[in-house]
Amino acid sequence: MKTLNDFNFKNKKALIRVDFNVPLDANFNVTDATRIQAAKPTIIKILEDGGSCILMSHLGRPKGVQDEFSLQHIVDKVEDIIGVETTFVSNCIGEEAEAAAAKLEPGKILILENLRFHEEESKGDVAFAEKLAKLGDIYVNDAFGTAHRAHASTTIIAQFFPENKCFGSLLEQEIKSIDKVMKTGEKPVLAVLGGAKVSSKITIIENILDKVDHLIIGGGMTFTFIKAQGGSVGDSICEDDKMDLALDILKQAKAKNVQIHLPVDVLAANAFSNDADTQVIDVTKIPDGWQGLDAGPKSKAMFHDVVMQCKTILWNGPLGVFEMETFANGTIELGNSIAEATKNGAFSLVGGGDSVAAVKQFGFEHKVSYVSTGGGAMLESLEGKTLPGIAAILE
Ligand SMILES: Nc1ncnc2c1ncn2[C@@H]1O[C@H](COP(=O)(O)OP(=O)(O)OP(=O)(O)O)[C@@H](O)[C@H]1O
Ligand SMILES: O=C(O)[C@H](O)COP(=O)(O)O
Repeated sequence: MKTLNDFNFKNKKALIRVDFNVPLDANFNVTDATRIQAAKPTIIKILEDGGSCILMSHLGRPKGVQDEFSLQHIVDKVEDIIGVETTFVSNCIGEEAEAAAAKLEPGKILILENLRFHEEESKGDVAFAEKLAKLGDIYVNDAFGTAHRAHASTTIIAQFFPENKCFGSLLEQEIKSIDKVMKTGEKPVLAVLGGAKVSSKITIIENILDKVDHLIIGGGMTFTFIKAQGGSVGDSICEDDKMDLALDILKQAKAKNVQIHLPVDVLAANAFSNDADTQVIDVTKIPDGWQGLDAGPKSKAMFHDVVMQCKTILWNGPLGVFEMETFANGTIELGNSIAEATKNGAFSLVGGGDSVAAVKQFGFEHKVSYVSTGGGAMLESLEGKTLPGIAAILE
C-alpha cells in the first residue's frame, strides 16, 4: 500500500483527488468545512516537502456547467484553512489548466474547476482521465467520500501513473479505521446499526455478522424485527416484505454466535411530530395509532451496558428520529456511552450520513476515535465491497 511517505514531493506537482463536495448556503458560503480540514495533512506534507498541489474535486451533481456548483466558491475557504496562496482555474482540462499547472511554483496550491462540469468524469472516460493526468507528476487519491465511484479522476486516472500513485493520509486513515473494525479490531467487537430501513442495511448486516460479537439494531429498523417475531408495532415504520429476511438474520446471528440486541421499550408518539403526545411502552405492545420514534429507558440502559463491554465499536445510523428534540435522547445517550467507552480505551468509528450529522450536532465528534468523511463510500465498505478508487491505487 503506497502512501505519501513513499514519495519525496520536492519540485513535484502532486495531482490530488480530494472530496471537496461540501455543503454551501444560499450565499455560497461553506457551512461545513470538515472535508477541507480533513485534506489538510496531505496538502501540508506535500508543500513541506517542497512540492506543489493541484487539487481536483467534484461539487454536487451538476448537469453540465452550472455556476452554483463552481469550486470557485470554496477557494477562499481552502486558502483560510491551509494558509497558503491558492489559485483557481475555470476548466479542469485544456490549455488554461495546463498553463496554470506548468507555472505553479513549489509551496503553492491550484484548484481546478468542478470535474463534473465534464460528463466524461462520471462516465470514467479514459481520454478525459489522460488529459487530467497531464497536469501532475504524482497522483494522490485522498477522496475517501468518492472512492466508491469508478470515475475518471478517482479510478481511471491511476493507470497513467503506474509507479507514481499513492493514498493520501485521509484515505489511508479511513482504510485503517475500517480495517480496525472489520479485520483487526480488539474483541469484543460491537456494531450499532440504526437508521430508517432494514432494506438499506441488509447487505451491511449480512457482511457484519462475520465480524462482530454484538450487534445492536435500533431506530426504525427495530420494528420489522419485532413484528416478524410476533410483536405489535402499531403505526411504527415497518417493512412487511422484509420480515422473513429479519428472521433469517436472527437465525444467522445465532449460528454465528453473534448476540443481537433489540430495543425492549420505546418512546412512542401518537403522531410523527415533535409536539405529539408520547408514552414509554413495551416494544412488542405498541397500539394502533402510536409509533415508536426513539429508544426507551430500559433499552438505553441495556445498550449502555453492551457498549461498555466492547473494545471495538462501529456506529452507523441514529437510534431514533434525532432531528426532533423529543426523540433525540436515545441517539444522544448512545453517543455518551460510546464516548465513555472510547475514554476507557475502546476504538470507535462513526460512519454514514445521518449518524455523522448526529455526532456533530450533539458534540461527540472529538469524543469518538474516528468520524468518517464518507457517506456512500463508508456504507459500501461496510458491505464488504472493494472500492474502485482504493483498488486502482493498489493495482
Ligand atoms: N423509529 C424511527 N422511525 C422513523 N424514522 C426513524 C426512526 N429512527 C430513526 N429514524 C430516521 O432514520 C433516518 C436515518 O436513516 P439512514 O438509514 O439514512 O441513516 P444513516 O445510515 O446514518 O445515514 P446514511 O444511510 O445516509 O449514511 C433519520 O432521518 C432518522 O430520523
Ligand atoms: O458526498 C458524497 O457522498 C461524495 O462526495 C460522493 O458524492 P456522489 O454521491 O454525488 O458521488
